[in-house]
Amino acid sequence: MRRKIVAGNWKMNNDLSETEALLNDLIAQMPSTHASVMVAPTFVNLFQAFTVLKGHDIEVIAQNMHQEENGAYTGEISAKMLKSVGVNTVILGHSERRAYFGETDELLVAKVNTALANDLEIVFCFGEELEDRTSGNHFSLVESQLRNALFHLDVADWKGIVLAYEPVWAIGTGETASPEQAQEMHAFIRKTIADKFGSEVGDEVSILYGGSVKPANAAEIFAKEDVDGGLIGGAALKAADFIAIINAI
Ligand SMILES: O=C(CO)COP(=O)(O)O
Repeated sequence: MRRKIVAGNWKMNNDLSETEALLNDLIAQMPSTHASVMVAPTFVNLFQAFTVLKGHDIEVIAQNMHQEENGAYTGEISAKMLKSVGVNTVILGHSERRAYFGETDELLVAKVNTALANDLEIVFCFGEELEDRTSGNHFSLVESQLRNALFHLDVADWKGIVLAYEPVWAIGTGETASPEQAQEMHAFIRKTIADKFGSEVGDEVSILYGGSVKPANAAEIFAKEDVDGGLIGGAALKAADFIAIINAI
């Protein structure tokens, strides 16, 4: 059985007291669920997030990581630093990192390798821009993102990888892929992975959808066969919305 996951990517939101307040609200309202629930606060609040969530079934994950093990990289955060505060999972390849911080497929190969070498699990994000979809190029673009960043891996590496399909045109725009569009792409992604790494990897890999998921649309998206959960941005910043999305899985 593939793991179901609902993950909140808080992006550059919530200072320390807001982080504590949102986590305490989540604790207070947390339903019992078969899904793994994750939250990704900003780096500076990771340590405190673990403290607040101690004993609760919400995993704290990181939004990014530098590809080098250590060294003269002012302002950067290493895999080992994340591990040292308790992080076991890191988001890599988010479209905002690609668009605003110049992250390329080539750089992501290095980040993926460093994360796996440090026993970090990865939520690997990818997805097409609007112009790729309107020109009918979305499948080949997504295939190339997977091929360029992940096809060098071994079958065994896939135990530590979750995929997150996030069409760029649906992120923070209020525009959501229809459940049918999500299913069509997720099935394509699963087949792409199965063709390269075998059907066992294809069957087992969790594929999350991200892009304007909210309480009103989560259930119909999550109901699709190849959608194993969501990576939630804006709606993860309000406890009631995030809880409603967890309840939709
Ligand atoms: O980028 C996202 C999650 O990583 C999605 O963001 P929104 O849910 O705000 O569209």
